[in-house]
Amino acid sequence: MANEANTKLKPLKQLGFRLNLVLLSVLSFYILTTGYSLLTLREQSQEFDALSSAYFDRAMHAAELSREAEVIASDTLVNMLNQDYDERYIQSPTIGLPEQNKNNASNDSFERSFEKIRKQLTANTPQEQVLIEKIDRLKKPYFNTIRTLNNYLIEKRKITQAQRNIEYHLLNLQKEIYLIPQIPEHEKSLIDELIKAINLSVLTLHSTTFHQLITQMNGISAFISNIAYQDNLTPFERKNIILISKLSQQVFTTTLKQQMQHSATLTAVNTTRTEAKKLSNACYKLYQLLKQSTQKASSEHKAFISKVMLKIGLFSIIFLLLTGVAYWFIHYYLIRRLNRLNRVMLEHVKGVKTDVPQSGNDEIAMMGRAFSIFVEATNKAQQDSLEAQKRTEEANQKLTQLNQSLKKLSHTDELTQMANRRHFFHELTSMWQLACDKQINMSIIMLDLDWFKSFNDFYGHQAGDQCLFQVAQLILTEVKNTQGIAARYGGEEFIILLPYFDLDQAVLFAKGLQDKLNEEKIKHHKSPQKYITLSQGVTSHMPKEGDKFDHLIHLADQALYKAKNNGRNQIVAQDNTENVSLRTSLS
Ligand SMILES: Nc1nc2c(ncn2[C@@H]2O[C@H](COP(=O)(O)OP(=O)(O)OP(=O)(O)O)[C@@H](O)[C@H]2O)c(=O)[nH]1
Repeated sequence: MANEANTKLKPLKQLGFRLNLVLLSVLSFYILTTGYSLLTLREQSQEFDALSSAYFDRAMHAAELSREAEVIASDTLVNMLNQDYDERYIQSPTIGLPEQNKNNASNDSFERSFEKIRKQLTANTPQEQVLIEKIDRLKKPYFNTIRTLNNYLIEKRKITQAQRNIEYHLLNLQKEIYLIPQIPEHEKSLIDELIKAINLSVLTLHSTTFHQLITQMNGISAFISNIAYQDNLTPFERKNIILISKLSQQVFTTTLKQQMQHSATLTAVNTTRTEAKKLSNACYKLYQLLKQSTQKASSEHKAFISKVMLKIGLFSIIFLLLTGVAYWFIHYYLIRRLNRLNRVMLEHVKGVKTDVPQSGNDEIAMMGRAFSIFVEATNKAQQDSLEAQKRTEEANQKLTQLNQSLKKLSHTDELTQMANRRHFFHELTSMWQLACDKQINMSIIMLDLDWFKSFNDFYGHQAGDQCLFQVAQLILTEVKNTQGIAARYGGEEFIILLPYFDLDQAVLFAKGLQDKLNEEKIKHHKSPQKYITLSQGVTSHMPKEGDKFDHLIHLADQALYKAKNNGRNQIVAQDNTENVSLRTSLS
């Protein structure tokens, strides 16, 4: 049970499971760390995007400044062109002066808009500081020129307004002249001259060059002179001539003023354009600088992110590869081999002799070798134990045999190989008790070789021994078929116990024995019969409880004694009353 408990480990206690758990923990920690790194990188990237956006905004503000400078200049020019358009195509004298306020308001709005964007720009580098200072330096003259230009445009508009008033008066005068009902024939040429002078004055108002102005003014003067020096002028005509003359003077001064103002305005426009270009260039340079630093920072950040991502990717691949190699190594070199060693150990425990893995020089190989030595020692011990067991069994067997032979020896007479006297009495004791219990006849025959001393003397002691053995074998052969026992009683004397034999049967048995001996014809030169003979004392008794077998032996001994005394070679039977009932002589 204990072995089974040890062999069936719970998953949590298995080394492989634990190692997998450790590797899984390492892998999870790595994933968490990498995830956290990527998250941090993403946050940094987002922060940088915000920063980059701020940079970009600054660049855009710089661009806006540049654009604003250009737009303001353009708008100013548009204003001027609009004004020219009004002057050329809108002849209404009702266009008034509120335009001045409109232009100033527009100018202030431009400046405010520019300043608003400018304030959003702060310098982060000395280079940027230089450019921003330059912008600040340039913006003042720029807006001053804008203001000057606006003032010129306002002034020009005023002059234009004056020109339109003059033109209006001239055209009214022309209308009045055309409305004169009946012009006398001699005055028609005069009226024509007046009309021409008026038309030329109106035309002069639109002259664009000084030369054109002078030429046209000379023409007007010529017309007026032609009319003024005529004698027959009516008061109406004189009044109109004076009026035309006055208006033509106004035409000259106003148009001259207009041309000069126009020239100043053009100069101001050029100055504005120049200042606008300077400011715009400075703003554009700042824009390019900011854009470059934004792009540079952005590309550097992107490169940094890519580099970090690449490093994380490479690190991840290397880490995963190393983890895989570590897993394989642990599994192949540790778990697999430990499992195999464990399996082999279990098989050995179950008695299956499989080869113990011992290859390598590491701890597991040493464990394998140690286990192999242990297995060899165990096998040797088992073998020794088996051999010892075998030897013990053999020794036991021998001991048993020895005991048996000792027992046999202790029971057997060495010379005759028949039961000895001690064994005979042991057997007699148990048989006697049985005979007492079951009322069985017990007969005893005591036998003694006749004239044996003289046999020894004549044939030698060795021959005497041989003779004793021969007679003993004969007795044993005869007793074998009975349930009795024969023993050497001492010297040349034997005793036979015959259970179930009554006296007659015992005598008969003794007679048969005597016959067999006679048939043997063992020579005895010193015996009267010339052969070995036996004297036998036979007795029999059915014992009762309390009877002793000693008495029966004593009776048999008495009977034998009597047989000897009666001449030997005979059987004497005697019952337990000690009366001799039979004597048999076989001489
Ligand atoms: N060879 C041999 N002789 C034995 C042995 N035991 C006893 N004897 C001899 O047996 C003889 C017995 O002699 P005795 O008692 O005088 O008897 P006997 O000569 O047979 O005369 P009876 O018995 O009267 O006829 C002795 O000489 C013993 O030495 C034995 O084991 N071997």
